[in-house]
Amino acid sequence: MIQTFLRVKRAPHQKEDASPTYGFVTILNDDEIILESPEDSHAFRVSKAKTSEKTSFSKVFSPTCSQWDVFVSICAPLLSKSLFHMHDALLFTLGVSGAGKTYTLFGPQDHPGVVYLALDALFYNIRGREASFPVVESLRSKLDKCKILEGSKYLKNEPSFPINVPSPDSYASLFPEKPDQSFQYAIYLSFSEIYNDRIFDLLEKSSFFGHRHALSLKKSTTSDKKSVAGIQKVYVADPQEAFRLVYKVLQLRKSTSTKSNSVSSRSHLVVSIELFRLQPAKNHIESCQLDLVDLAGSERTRSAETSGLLLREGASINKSLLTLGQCLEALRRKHDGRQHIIPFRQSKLTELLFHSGHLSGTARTCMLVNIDPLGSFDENAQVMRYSANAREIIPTHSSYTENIMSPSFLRGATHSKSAQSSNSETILLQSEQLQRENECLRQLLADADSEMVNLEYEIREQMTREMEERVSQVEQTFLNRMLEETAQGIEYTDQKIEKMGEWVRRLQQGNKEKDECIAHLEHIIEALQEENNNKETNALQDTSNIHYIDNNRRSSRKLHYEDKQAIEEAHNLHGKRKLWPEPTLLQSSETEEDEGEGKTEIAPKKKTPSPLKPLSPSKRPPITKMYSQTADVDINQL
Ligand SMILES: Nc1ncnc2c1ncn2[C@@H]1O[C@H](COP(=O)(O)OP(=O)(O)OP(=O)(O)O)[C@@H](O)[C@H]1O
Repeated sequence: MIQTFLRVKRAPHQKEDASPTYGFVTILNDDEIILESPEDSHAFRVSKAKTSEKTSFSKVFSPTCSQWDVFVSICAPLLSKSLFHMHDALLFTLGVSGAGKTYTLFGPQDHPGVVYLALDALFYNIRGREASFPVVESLRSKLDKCKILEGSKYLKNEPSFPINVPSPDSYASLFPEKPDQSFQYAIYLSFSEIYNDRIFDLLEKSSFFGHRHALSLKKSTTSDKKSVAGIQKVYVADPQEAFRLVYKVLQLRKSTSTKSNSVSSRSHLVVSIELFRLQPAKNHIESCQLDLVDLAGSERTRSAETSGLLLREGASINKSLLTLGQCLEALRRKHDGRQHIIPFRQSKLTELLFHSGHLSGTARTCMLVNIDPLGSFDENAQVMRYSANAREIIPTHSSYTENIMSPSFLRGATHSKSAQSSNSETILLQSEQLQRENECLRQLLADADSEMVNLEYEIREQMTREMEERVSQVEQTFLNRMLEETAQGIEYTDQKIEKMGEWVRRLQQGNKEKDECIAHLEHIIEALQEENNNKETNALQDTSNIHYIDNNRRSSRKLHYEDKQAIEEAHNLHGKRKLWPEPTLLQSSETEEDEGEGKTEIAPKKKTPSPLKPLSPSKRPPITKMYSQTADVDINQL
């Protein structure tokens, strides 16, 4: 039978009172407890009354029990009976998240847990018979080819890890039997982590991006068992080395903070302590293995308040624990004489436990159930039901138990009994058995019903929460995008305004220059007109010199024709803006300088003073050039 133990978690600041009731748990005696459903539990709501379930165990540890008490009752017998007789053994912890599984197996330095105590006890027992690393490796390497590390080298830079271990006297009374002194002994440790249904080596360094290789199970060369292929093993020479290694590995394990537990394990951890027994002179070596498994706690999404990656981890943990429960149930039914397929391949955890020969019956197996009396009743009660399944499993590690539990044996027993007893007695026995079976089935049905309701409720809640999260995410994304677009629009408009301002400034500057130029030209034209008028008046008076007037008119016409051309050119360049009237051609003109053609002798005329002296056409700068200096603003750009 798989031995099942129960440890009731000690509440913080709990007083050592005599009351046997802790939360919803009442400890009846050393091996029995009663769970009473509180009013806020789902079980109470379903049955509309207080329900109580009585469960029995191999031993119940009350909250006042110490780590040493747990070690003495569970692990010490495994060590003395199994390890020193070279039998494999398994101890696994089961319970809801935060119930105290990791505390029991590892514990703090001042209250070390089962793993540290087991290592200390092993070293105590093999003291003086330890095989050195090269000696044990020369023989061990023939058994398997896995990667081996030497503890002293691997832990070179690790600090010491002092823990509060018991005195040697405590071990002396606990292990009166000594291991065979004709052998030398060596201890190797390996650590596998089952995370999201994949097996990893905790000693493997992850890559720069945190990537690790998932390992597979491979059949051992020396036995039918399967082991984790490629897992690294560390030779530890003394207890301190072993403690430092375990402590280092615990830091590498995946854990996080949830509502249920501030340091919640997100993976199942298997600590494998391999003990080698060797006789170098005879070239003989053999080994056995103690696996201490800290299962991650089952958790309800609602109480753990997990989401995203944590939710996925939690689902994977729950799935593997559910498969474990189904395997235990199938094993129990198998031993009842009813054939059942054991679904151990459905999760890596059960595959590892079954293939390593533990649950399939070749190893001694202990299960420690941790319960939190102040936690959720429904969750803890569910774990209790699992453990009840395990209690009824009798591993087939000897031919005797195998025969006892085989259906043929049961049938034979019934026949021989019926031969001796009366028919009515047989019928009575059979009906009693049927009634028990019926009761059991009813219970299972009720459990399944309640679990289904719970699951539906959880799934609905989870879906609602995820939907709300999605909607708020979409809202946030939309809002962010809107804000971004508004900011971009404002920036674009600012740039546009700035550019337009620049254009306006440049345009104003250009207009000013043009106006000045036009004023200058108007001035010249005015001066010329006036001069010509004067000349014409004078010439008309002097009728004797008509020829002279004709010549002057011609030269004046030429001059005005050039000016008009320049002004038209300016007009064409800068649109149809007309700031002055078209210059009219002068009827007659008289130049001051003798540039006109057909120049003749003229009598000196009375000059009209001119405010501005116009330049001769050859000396005047071309007007287009003057305009082009101011006309660098393209009005069409606006
Ligand atoms: N017997 C005990 N005495 C004192 N403290 C305890 C005891 N059991 C548990 N605790 C405390 O309860 C807290 C949760 O315990 P622990 O981490 O061992 O839970 P767990 O079952 O391993 O949870 P998970 O499955 O989430 O990893 C820890 O702070 C631990 O110190």
